[in-house]
Order: sequence, then structure tokens, then C-alpha cells
Amino acid sequence: MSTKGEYDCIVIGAGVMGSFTAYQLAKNSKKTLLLEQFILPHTRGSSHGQTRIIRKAYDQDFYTHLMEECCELWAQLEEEAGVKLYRQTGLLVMGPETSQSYQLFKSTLQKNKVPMVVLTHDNFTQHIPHIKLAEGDGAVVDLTAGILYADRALKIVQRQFQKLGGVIRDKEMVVNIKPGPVVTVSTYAGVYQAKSVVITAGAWANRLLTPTGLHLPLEVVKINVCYWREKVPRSHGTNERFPCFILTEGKESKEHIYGVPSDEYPGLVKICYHMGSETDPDQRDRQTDRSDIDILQRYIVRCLPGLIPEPAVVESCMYTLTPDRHFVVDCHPSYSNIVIGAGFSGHGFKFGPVIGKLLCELSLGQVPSYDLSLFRITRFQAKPKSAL
Ligand SMILES: Cc1cc2nc3c(=O)[nH]c(=O)nc-3n(C[C@H](O)[C@H](O)[C@H](O)COP(=O)(O)OP(=O)(O)OC[C@H]3O[C@@H](n4cnc5c(N)ncnc54)[C@H](O)[C@@H]3O)c2cc1C
Ligand SMILES: O=C(O)[C@@H]1CCCCN1
Repeated sequence: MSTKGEYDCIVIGAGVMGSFTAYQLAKNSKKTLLLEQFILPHTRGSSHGQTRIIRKAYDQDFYTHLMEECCELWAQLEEEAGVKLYRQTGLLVMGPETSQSYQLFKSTLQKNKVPMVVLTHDNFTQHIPHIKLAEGDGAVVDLTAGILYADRALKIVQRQFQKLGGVIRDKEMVVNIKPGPVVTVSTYAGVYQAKSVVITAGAWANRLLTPTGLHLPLEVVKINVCYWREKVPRSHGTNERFPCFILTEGKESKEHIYGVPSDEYPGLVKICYHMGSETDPDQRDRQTDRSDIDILQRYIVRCLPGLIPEPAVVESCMYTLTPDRHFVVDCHPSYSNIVIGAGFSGHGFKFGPVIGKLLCELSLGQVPSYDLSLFRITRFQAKPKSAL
């Protein structure tokens, strides 16, 4: 098949990471092609849905630091496009007062001087009447946190990319990548060439990496995205000061339980479990495990008495998990002009703008703006069970 086009860079996968990478490349005047296997927009990956949490509250400084610039980049995009993508709600973090995880969240906020409030058992109900704080739990609110309008953000960043001259070809699944000084990318529709390639293929990352001789230790899980009906309409929305929340661990489980106010679907509050069961990304809907929903039901009965403890809507999404839950943002170990953004482990969306900037820098051979040690591929090699 003859070559259909030559580009400075080809980005594979038009989720949040690929879309922001393509946008950054186009901003740097690079001739860029963004390839997507499905017709856009779609709901088969990890970036769909109306909302995502954005927060500075983390259990590690590095993410809080990244968020400083990232918030500015989100605001710039809002201004450039004239569209609102963020709504401040605050994020309530709860967890056993003595647990390491809860203490790390709290100290990271304090150390980094993030505007915050520590709540006590005495004043908790006055501030957040919807939730019962468990005995022995601490509570702290990251006041800077809120909601990102995810679907809208994706549409906007893709639109801005196109306005800058970028090309999106959807319904074009990449079937092969041939490394070299000029990389050759084959889809069912044609063959393209570029000086560099960025792979941001979400749950399909390893499938694309196989022809390049690399396999990352990624686990793909299906997440049941559950919405719970308010007993009293309009009681758990942002107007009623219901915040986003994370329970770091609790009686029901060791994994986070998290929630988003009911503005997304009127009357329905999104409350999910931060883990799911393993799936093949192409067989996602055959994974029917609902044990996470049992955990959520027990929590809602105990701590959210204003919600009906039966999910009203269940949608699906996927996480691509690394063993340590840190991202992969790095060059391919054998080919420096193939760059990988993967393993966003269920917490990547908020970082889209800054990850896009970093992947763009790596693909242009520039020194990245941050020390990316935490996100390097070599960290997996030290682990005896690593697939590398
Ligand atoms: C239920 C849920 C809740 C979440 N909540 C939050 C949150 O509150 N805050 C937050 O910050 N993050 C959150 N996340 C995580 C965040 O959404 C993900 O980290 C992020 O969307 C990952 O984006 P991605 O671009 O890596 O993957 P994707 O969005 O999956 O994009 C990858 C794209 O590559 C395409 N592709 C794959 N293979 C090929 C191929 N061969 N050829 C062409 N295209 C290909 C796919 O079709 C897909 O469109 C959540 C995730 C889920 C599932
Ligand atoms: O990235 C986030 O902010 C959320 C936290 C809770 C789990 C899902 N992801």
C-alpha cells in the first residue's frame, strides 16, 4: 500500500492523553496526525463520561506539584475555546485518622499550602450533612478541587487541535508500527510515516507495543460506573454544597470509594469503587462481576442515608493499571522516536494537559519540563515478576 502521508508526528489513540498530545504538537507548529480506532466520540475506552474529579489532594507531592501547572493549562484551554470545563466543588477526603494513606493526603495538602479545611466530628455534619463520617475517620477538604466536564473537554481539545491544522482520522485502527529513523504506521486504510510516534492507546497499549518488542506490566480492569438516586430531588447537587469525595479506605474495603455531585444526571449521584475485575478491552461487556456494587451498597446504607441503595444507572469504563499505580510517560527503551503514554491507573484525566505537554516534549527530543523518574519504564525491570 502506498504511503498516504508524511507527518512530523503521529499520535495513536484519541483519548484524553492522545488528544492533548496532538494539540500540544500542533501548538508547536508540528504537522500532526491523530489516529483513532473508533468513530469519535466513543464510549469504549477510558476518557468518556460527563465528569472527572480534578484535585490537588494526593498522597504524593509529585502529583500535587504537577497539578499546579496543569490547572493553569486547563484554564488557558477554557479561555482559548470560550467554554467552561471546570466547576469548583471542593473534594472531601475521608479515611481512618491513623491510617498512612489518609495522613499522606492531609500532609501533602498542608506541606504544599493548598487551600484546605480540616473538619472535626463536631463540625462535620454542619458542613456536610449528606454524609455520615465513620467513627475514627478524619476529614479534610481540598478547596481547590472540583469537576472537569470530561466529554466536553475531549471535544474541545480535539476541535482546538483541528483549528491549529491538525488532522484527526477516526475509524482507523493502527495494526502495525515499524520502527526506524522514520516510523511507519499501518492502519487498515493506509500507511503513514512520521519522524516520531506517540502511543496513547489506553487499554490497548500492549497490543500496539508488541511489534516494537516491548511488553509493559499493565492490567486492564472494567469499572462499573454507578449512579444512585436521591431520595429527595435536588439534595446532593453542587448547589446544595455536596462535594466530590474520596474515602481512602473504610469498613467496606481497602480501595477508595469516591463520589461526584448529582449535576451530571439530574437526581443521580455518581459513586464508584476504585477497582474492578480484569478484562480484555475488546470484551469489556462480557465482564459482569458486580462485587464492587455490593461494597458500594453497604457503604451507602451506612453513610449516605439520602440515597436509594440500589444503582439507578450502571455504565462501563476501564482502568489500565500499572503495578505501582504511577503513570508510564517515557520513550521506548529501544527507539527514542517512539514515545509512550500509558498506565494512567484510573487517575489520569485531570493531568491530560500536562501529560500532553510532556509527551510532546519527549517526541520532539526535548528535555521534559519535569523529572519523570516516577514514570519511567525502567522501574518495572527491578521487579522480579515484571513482564519486561
Ligand atoms: C470510571 C472512571 C473514573 C475515573 N475518574 C477519574 C477522575 O475522577 N479523575 C481523573 O483524573 N481520572 C479519572 N479516571 C482516569 C482517566 O479517565 C484515565 O486515566 C484517562 O481517561 C486515560 O486516558 P487515555 O487517553 O490513556 O486512554 P483512552 O481514553 O482509553 O484512550 C485511548 C484511545 O486509544 C484508542 N486506540 C487503542 N488502540 C488503537 C489502535 N490500534 N489504533 C487507533 N486507536 C487506538 C482507543 O480507542 C482510545 O480511544 C477515571 C477513569 C474511569 C474509567
Ligand atoms: O483521579 C481521581 O481523582 C479519581 C479518584 C477516585 C478514583 C477515580 N479517580
